[in-house]
Amino acid sequence: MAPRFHVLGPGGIGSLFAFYFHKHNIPFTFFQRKAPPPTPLLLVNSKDNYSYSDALHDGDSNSSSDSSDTATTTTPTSKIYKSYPPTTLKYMDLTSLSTKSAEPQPIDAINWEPLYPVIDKELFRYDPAYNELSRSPIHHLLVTTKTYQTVDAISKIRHRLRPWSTLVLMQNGMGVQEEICETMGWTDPHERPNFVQGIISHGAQKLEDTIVHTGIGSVWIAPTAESLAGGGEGEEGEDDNEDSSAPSRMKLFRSQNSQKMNPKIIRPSHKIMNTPYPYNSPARFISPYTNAPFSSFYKPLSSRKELQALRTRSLYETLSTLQLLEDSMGLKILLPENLLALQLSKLVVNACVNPVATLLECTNGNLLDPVTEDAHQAVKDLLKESQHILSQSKEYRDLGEDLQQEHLTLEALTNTTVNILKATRQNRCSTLQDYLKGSQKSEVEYMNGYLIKMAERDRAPEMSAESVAPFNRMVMEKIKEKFASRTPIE
Ligand SMILES: CC(C)(CO)[C@@H](O)C(=O)[O-]
Repeated sequence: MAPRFHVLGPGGIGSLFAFYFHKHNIPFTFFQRKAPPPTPLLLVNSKDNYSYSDALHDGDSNSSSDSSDTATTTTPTSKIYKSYPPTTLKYMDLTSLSTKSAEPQPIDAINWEPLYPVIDKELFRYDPAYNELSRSPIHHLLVTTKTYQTVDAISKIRHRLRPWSTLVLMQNGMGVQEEICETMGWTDPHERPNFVQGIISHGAQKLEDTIVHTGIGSVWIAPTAESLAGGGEGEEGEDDNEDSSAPSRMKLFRSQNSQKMNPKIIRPSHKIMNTPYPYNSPARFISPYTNAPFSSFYKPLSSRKELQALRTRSLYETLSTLQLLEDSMGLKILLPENLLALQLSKLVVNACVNPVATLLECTNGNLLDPVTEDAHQAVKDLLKESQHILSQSKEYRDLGEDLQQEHLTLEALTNTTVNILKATRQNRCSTLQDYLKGSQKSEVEYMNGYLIKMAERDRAPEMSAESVAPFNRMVMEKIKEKFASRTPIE
């Protein structure tokens, strides 16, 4: 039986994963922001000592005939939910509109858990879900939220994460991991979860209760170098028969032909796989934004060796389970440096395409039209500046010449951008989609903003921070203005 994944971000991409998890019998749980919060139970009739069983009883007279209402209605005072918390729920129909199947594929028995606005023991004291589900550790977390929502969303489940949890970040742009670690106070590399980074080129949109697979693509994932190296330290004694100074999580990737793209994942030693996750360490309540290290709210493990074994087990389980999606989702596991090269290349494509297409409110294909000469020039200027920023960075130098030449020269980046624009000719880029949906925030700070931060960090000593990356800065500011003046669509 595959281990359970929790999915944070039930939009198009999160739901697409859910579709494939379901198909491959991988158990998963969705977090639902709009899950019925227990707050109404405290508000209804202003009764003192209002209890959960009162609520169930009241629910008999007020209950909705449509049980799916329980997942979507949040009006605090008007309804009482009879079946809260549901253990099974037909949450949505996921439809693959690819050539393979046009039949709706209903997923019932979806397991979901509420993502509460605030983790507050008092507020949720009548909520059984808080006590049972909402305190149990999460070992494998797939994060598909928008970049700018991530820290807030993670802070709501922070008390359920452990230093041996594995977080898979499947998002546009870069910089979220750093932001998470900083905000959560995970400063010690031994005291933070494993991170796996991912890039996805599938297109998926959630429309009402249907997921439309708008473009068949691929998924590339890799653990970060740090997670693979175990916080930069050897993991003594994980495997008695091996050189004790070697970071043995690296051995997960040891393959006979040392293939760099899609290397085989190797099962760790029996001893590691048999190390039980300490289920008996429920989280104590903590305020979501307290910068407390892990050890202040869960019982620290008796030894670092034990902790490292758990981290290795969790990373292996995450990677080997996601590898089940190899054929259906075109998922490939890469070594960290190979993924980093792809991430940097995608970062530049996003930084050049998304702001320009959004400012002009045009499809990706329009950026290739000869009529949009200004747009061509803007994309070219951004490409040139972004490539220069990369070429001055530590990340670029660490990659080695092969990967630099293959992915990150101006020529390679221009070709990649043009190919993507051709392949997604009809599409509106994700930033424009966010804008058209009425969002007042964009991911531009994780695209152009990330490049600007790199440029500031790696600038020549005689240059001022404000003077670097002028094109990226200009489009980022224009996008921020455009979004800020947006009236949200109800
Ligand atoms: C590559 C890309 C620009 C295609 O639309 C996509 O990453 C997006 O929309 O953000």
